[in-house]
Amino acid sequence: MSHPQQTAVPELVVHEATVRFAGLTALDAVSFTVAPGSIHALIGPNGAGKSTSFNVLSGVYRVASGSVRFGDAELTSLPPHRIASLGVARTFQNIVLTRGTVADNLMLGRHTLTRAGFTATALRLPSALREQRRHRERVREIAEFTGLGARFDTPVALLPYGDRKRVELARALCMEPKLLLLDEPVAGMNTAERLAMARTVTSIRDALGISVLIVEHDMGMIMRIADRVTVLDFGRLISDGTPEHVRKDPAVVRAYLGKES
Ligand SMILES: Nc1ncnc2c1ncn2[C@@H]1O[C@H](COP(=O)(O)OP(=O)(O)OP(=O)(O)O)[C@@H](O)[C@H]1O
Repeated sequence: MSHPQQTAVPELVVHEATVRFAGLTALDAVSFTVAPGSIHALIGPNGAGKSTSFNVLSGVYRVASGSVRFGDAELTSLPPHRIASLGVARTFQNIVLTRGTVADNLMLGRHTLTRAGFTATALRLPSALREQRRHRERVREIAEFTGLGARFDTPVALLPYGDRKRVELARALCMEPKLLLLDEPVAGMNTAERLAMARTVTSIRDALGISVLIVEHDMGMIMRIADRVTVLDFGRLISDGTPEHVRKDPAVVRAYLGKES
């Protein structure tokens, strides 16, 4: 599967981002750069600031200081829907699916890309129907790509857990993102499901050329698939580099030995 948009994937540059909650510094001047078309992992023990980072990147939390640039755009002052329309899509730790089939849920992911208005679609105007058909074809392609082809018309409520996690991912891909934020994509999965998800994430980078920023506690998976790893602890960046570099970094070993993640 290829990416329909030929526009370049920009760099994501987080510069000295700081987030405070009533006396607690959840992110303390954190800086890192996600290179275009790379798999970049954000790891760290519980409470390190990983979810806070995702919430900053997707516009849910505001920084007290610092900046987040995605190409020419400064994201820190934008609301979530504007950030999404710039090509930043996210999945959630806990599955957020509606009722309906896999196809229905994936079509929701096309929402930001749908040009035909509600009235045109409701009136079944030919242009609106053509656009619907095009979206449905692309959505089917994404379902095949993410291993959900055979489940396309299955109600999500009937899917096993691993497939529901895939629907989350596929729905984010339906937004045709340039940067995909994956929040714990293999949490709760069995070994076979984890391996399959790792292959899917790698193929997203390789086939679509988009950037993937991934928060995940499964260290084995991260070390296998990430091009670069940023490690947070108590809101501070303690290491940043290749998987081999951070694995051997004494600061990382200390952070993980100190507590159970
Ligand atoms: N909305 C909030 N209000 C107050 N404190 C918050 C809020 N969100 C996060 N925090 C605090 O900020 C710190 C960082 O939390 P965060 O959820 O980002 O960590 P995490 O690395 O994602 O942890 P986990 O691996 O457990 O999900 C924690 O001390 C947390 O309690």
